[in-house]
Amino acid sequence: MSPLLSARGLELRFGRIAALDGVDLDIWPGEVVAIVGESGSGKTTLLRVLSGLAAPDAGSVIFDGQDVLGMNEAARRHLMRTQWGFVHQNPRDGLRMGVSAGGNIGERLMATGARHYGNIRAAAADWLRRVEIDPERLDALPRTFSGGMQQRLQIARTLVTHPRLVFMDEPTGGLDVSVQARLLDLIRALVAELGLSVLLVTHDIAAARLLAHRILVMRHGQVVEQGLTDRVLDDPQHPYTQLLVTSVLAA
Ligand SMILES: Nc1ncnc2c1ncn2[C@@H]1O[C@H](COP(=O)(O)OP(=O)(O)OP(=O)(O)O)[C@@H](O)[C@H]1O
Repeated sequence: MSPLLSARGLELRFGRIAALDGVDLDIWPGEVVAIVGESGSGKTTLLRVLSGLAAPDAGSVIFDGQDVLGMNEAARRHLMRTQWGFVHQNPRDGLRMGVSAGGNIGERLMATGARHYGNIRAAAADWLRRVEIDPERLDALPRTFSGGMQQRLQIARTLVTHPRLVFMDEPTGGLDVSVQARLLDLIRALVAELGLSVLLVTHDIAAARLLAHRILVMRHGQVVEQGLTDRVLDDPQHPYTQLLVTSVLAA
């Protein structure tokens, strides 16, 4: 078996700041990898580079044998539609707010070739149910939904096409703690059920513990520690990881 996504030697500078400073990363099929680290450590930049949204100064990104950085925009968009999913922190960035809930889900199915209206509508209703939204709300606009519901709708829209790799950028950020817990449980169940590979960016250590098989700890654009989730969180080796873990425990 080879990694689904493999990055080597990623570097990206913004003036004097090294947002990525020699990052290597592999994600294996069915693996959930969390990238944790304080604000400004380079997490979002790494996600953007891995998904081809930003070009690094150096390094390579290979997805399933394809060179992501050498791809043209059309090929990258095709990957984004068919093999990848993106869950944004703000559901507004991942949903079309002027389109019904069912339309948001159905649209993505249509982008992968589905044409039969009845089947698309039935699949959309089924996915609303799977993300614990009443299918009666199929024709409602997302802006009539709570923040937690919008995020669950974004997840349904993303997962309906069964992507092989899902990028998640702080998927529970900005939500109430009780809403976060419910959403994390839902993400965990769906990821396991569908056998997804996930790259999760978060500064929520509890979310990383619940969802991730493996954790990478970033600081100043470098991966300072990585390993299986329980090992990294229960027996952190790097002083920075120790600080991260103890500051969470003390909070
Ligand atoms: N477009 C940009 N122009 C200039 N500097 C940038 C740009 N994008 C990121 N940076 C800088 O690169 C560094 C890494 O930023 P990045 O957003 O990747 O961190 P992060 O770990 O995701 O932080 P947060 O958790 O706050 O989102 C920071 O110092 C940031 O200021």
